[in-house]
Amino acid sequence: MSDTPVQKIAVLGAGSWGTTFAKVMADAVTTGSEAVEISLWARRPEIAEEIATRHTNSTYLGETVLPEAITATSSLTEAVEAADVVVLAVPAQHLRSHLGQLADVLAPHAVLVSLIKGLERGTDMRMSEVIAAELGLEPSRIAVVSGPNLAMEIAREEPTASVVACEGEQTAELIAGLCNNSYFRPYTNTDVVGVEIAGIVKNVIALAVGICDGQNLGDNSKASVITRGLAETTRLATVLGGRLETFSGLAGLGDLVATCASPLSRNRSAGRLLGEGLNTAQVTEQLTQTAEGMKSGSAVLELARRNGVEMPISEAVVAVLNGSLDVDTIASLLLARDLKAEGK
Ligand SMILES: NC(=O)C1=CN([C@@H]2O[C@H](COP(=O)(O)OP(=O)(O)OC[C@H]3O[C@@H](n4cnc5c(N)ncnc54)[C@H](O)[C@@H]3O)[C@@H](O)[C@H]2O)C=CC1
Ligand SMILES: O=C(CO)COP(=O)(O)O
Repeated sequence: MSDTPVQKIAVLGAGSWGTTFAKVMADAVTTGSEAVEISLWARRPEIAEEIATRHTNSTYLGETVLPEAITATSSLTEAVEAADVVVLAVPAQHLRSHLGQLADVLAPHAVLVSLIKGLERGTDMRMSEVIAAELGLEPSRIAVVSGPNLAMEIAREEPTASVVACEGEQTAELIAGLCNNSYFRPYTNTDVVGVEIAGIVKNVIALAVGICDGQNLGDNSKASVITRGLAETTRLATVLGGRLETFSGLAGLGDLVATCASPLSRNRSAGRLLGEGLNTAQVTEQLTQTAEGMKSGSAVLELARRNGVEMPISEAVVAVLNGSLDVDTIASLLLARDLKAEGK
């Protein structure tokens, strides 16, 4: 990272979170003395056009008016050229192919920030690992942002907190400074593994809670799934090097509670449809936005198996997703394990 102030930020992905986070940063940086351009890349030219001309992205954010500091383009090269910070908000399974297009245009000092809560299928890699592998960047130039951050609420400027994690503390502080505004409060953390695993697995647990909804199970069942879900997430993360305390924080418990409780969650909504008896193809057809747990679930299980970690709730969800488990039997299976002490 260079010492000169940030002048341009690129955000790749103009879906609900990419657009909202662009607004969060615009509302953070326009209060400072230096003008910062936020260049938002939309895959669909008509969305770039609407953002550029009307300052709205009605497909994802209704009538929310976006700040003037946000420009939009459907050219990835144009968005990334000369950017000091590149924020990634595309679906996890498509990140690698987008990164391939960045290599030639990325500024030599640029910092990459992942907002993505998914694991790559086939490699079981976290997004920070995919970025490092594709672009050859050292960890101090890769940050992740994760927390209880339902995009629609933040677009309405309802206050929330979040975590910016990077192995390099200075980078985490830089990115936190770029998104710190009156309704978005970032905390810094150096536990990238823990923060990423928390965000990835909570989507699978939210699918499980949605399945409970679809099966008309009540709050005791859902609280039990959330609590044991947090336990299995923590087991996986700590085996991979993540820190225990991350899981009582915003990226851990905070995000799990927000997602599992909210009707805005795409993962919980997808889970509800599965619980009502739709199969994966039928649910996918109904979704208009990304529900990362639907794709990341099997990768989470593979990662867990390779590392000798038991994840019974994720296992049940993946069995429903791949059609090997009848959803009507899930109630008995979600929490079914040998009797043991709670802390294990
Ligand atoms: N929406 C939310 O409340 C939050 C989302 N996230 C995470 O942010 C990431 C992005 O999610 P959202 O913006 O919500 O998703 P979304 O479905 O609203 O938007 C995804 C965006 O990626 C674009 N995209 C680019 N290449 C694509 C391709 N090859 N295939 C499909 N879409 C492609 C889409 O056009 C779309 O603009 C996900 O990993 C999600 O888990 C994290 C926190 C909050
Ligand atoms: O990550 C989120 C909230 O923090 C959004 O969850 P969904 O992707 O399930 O909508």
